[in-house]
Amino acid sequence: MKRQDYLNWDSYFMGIALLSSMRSKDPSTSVGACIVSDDNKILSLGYNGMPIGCSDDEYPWEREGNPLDTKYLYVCHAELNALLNYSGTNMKGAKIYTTLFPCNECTKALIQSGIKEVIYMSDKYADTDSVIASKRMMDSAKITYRSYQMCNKEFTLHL
Ligand SMILES: O=c1ccn([C@H]2C[C@H](O)[C@@H](COP(=O)(O)O)O2)c(=O)[nH]1
Ligand SMILES: [Zn+2]
Repeated sequence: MKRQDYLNWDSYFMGIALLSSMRSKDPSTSVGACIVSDDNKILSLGYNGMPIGCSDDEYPWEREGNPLDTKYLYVCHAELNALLNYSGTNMKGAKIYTTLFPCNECTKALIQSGIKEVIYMSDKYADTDSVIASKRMMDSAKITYRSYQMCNKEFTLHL
């Protein structure tokens, strides 16, 4: 008889998004993203990090201060990295598993790339204008979003 406690698809892909987030150098919020085709093939992965050529050690990771001395003007978001890391030609109908609800900028890129579903783990910035705008755009673009429902396997996430 086959094993009964195998990972379901959602836990498998969110687990890979979580593992990807562990590559991030961001000391406060590590984000990972996994883009999956409608037939459950992994298309691409990403995490939040500095752009290629911009050293993790030289660019700032601060959250506050002069904007030029904070991470926000430089860091490339996990979802955008996952889109940019894709080497294929067709993302239409794909879904994205992400450990953090996408910001408005990532959402624009997801819409334009043909992503149709967002499965997220944390929505800790739900009250921000950015995430409110993301949901408005997803609703208009008919992208569905749903919260990942944890299975009984153990995941450790520092959000
Ligand atoms: O859609 C998103 C939104 C944010 N991120 C990244 C960008 C930053 O590295 C962190 C957020 O840092 P805070 O200290 O929590 O403000 O998350 C992302 O990858 N995708
Ligand atoms: Zn973003």
